Amino acid sequence: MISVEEAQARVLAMAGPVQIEEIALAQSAGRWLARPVAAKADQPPFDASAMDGYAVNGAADLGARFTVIGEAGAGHGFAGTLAPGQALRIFTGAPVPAGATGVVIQENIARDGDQITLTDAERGSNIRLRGADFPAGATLAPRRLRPADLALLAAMNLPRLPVARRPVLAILMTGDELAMPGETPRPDQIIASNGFALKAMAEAEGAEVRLLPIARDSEASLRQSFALAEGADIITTIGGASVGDHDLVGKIARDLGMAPAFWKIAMRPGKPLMAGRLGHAAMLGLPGNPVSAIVTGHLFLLPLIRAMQGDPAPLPVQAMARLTVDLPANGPRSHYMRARLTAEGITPFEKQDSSLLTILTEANALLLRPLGDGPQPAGALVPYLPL
Ligand SMILES: Nc1nc2c(c(=O)[nH]1)N[C@H]1C(S)=C(S)[C@@H](COP(=O)(O)OP(=O)(O)OC[C@H]3O[C@@H](n4cnc5c(N)ncnc54)[C@H](O)[C@@H]3O)O[C@H]1N2
Ligand code: MOO
Repeated sequence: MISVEEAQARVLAMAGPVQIEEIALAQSAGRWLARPVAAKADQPPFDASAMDGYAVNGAADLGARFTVIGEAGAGHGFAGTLAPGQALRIFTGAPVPAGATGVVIQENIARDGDQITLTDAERGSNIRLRGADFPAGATLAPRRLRPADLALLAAMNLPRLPVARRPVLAILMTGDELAMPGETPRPDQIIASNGFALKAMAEAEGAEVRLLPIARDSEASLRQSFALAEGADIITTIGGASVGDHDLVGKIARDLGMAPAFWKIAMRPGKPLMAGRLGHAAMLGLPGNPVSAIVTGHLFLLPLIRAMQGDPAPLPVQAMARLTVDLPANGPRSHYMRARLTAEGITPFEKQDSSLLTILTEANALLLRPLGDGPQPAGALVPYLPL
């Protein structure tokens, strides 16, 4: 058995170089920008008025008087220059004319024909200087694009963006005991569940997911399913990874040429996890127990999906919380305990069997008990992963 950290390093080593495609700005939310991109122009592109009022040439003191010589609105600049003592009616977003020393808000003005008088001194200039947000050539570094990033890229005048291609993930649930939701299971069958969580988790990280038909516990069925997974960047099998007579996934994958990176990790849930290269694809064989598959999905599959899109820090980020209860010593495997995190601290659920989906849906954190960790008293700071 290898450690979780060692297994994660070997999984990430399968990511390969990021593959880049160019897409429309409007389609790029949630995608990974693949290389730095540069602004085409200054933002704002000109000195702009931040207020509705008057651009003036001269000190904006109480009682100061100016002669209004024209008007500028947003999208309607004024071509002339303000001489000393002159003013321009101006609106928010309009270019400030040459010669202006400041903008006086209209609330502080009394107007009489083309004459204005300040009824209060103006303290600020109310001018947004050209390039104050960003200058031409300013770059945005690779990152997963959030809505605010899209606005920034739009302002940079970049209608198309180089992004990481979405990794294609084929999910293959295996087992004679499985029926699909909506089917009537035989008395010895259960409904396949964990693949639906993994599909949603992978899509939320940017993968394009193909949920393949259930593979049965026969060599022929598994071979057929692996053929259907052809072309995927990642093939994730679920179940059949353990040591039982019908756990054939590893055998078939090896027959098909999988170069195993490892099998079995010192963790629970999720011990019988296998990984390796299968042709062009990275293969992850997850254990069948629903919680085991979902927890190993968080720890191995999602980091791989992130790494394939260029995430420089693809592993889940640990945080610390205070235990609300005493915990006994941990055994020889890292334990990822389903837990509830509240303002009072973190509390693991009493039941931790890896078949219990109800507990997993109540959990909002995985409390991490490191391998060989001693007893921990209530109040101790312990690491956890948010769910
Ligand atoms: N003698 C040993 N037996 C087992 C060991 C071991 O070390 N020695 N490890 C146990 C652990 S830990 C796990 S986890 C499981 C993993 O086994 P497999 O990956 O081979 O999974 P299956 O046997 O196919 O299934 C396990 C369990 O999960 C149910 N299952 C499978 N697929 C799905 C699915 N898509 N949706 C919902 N439920 C699923 C399946 O019916 C089984 O109940 O092995 C232990 N045994
Ligand atoms: O380690 Mo298995 O993955 O409990 O349930």
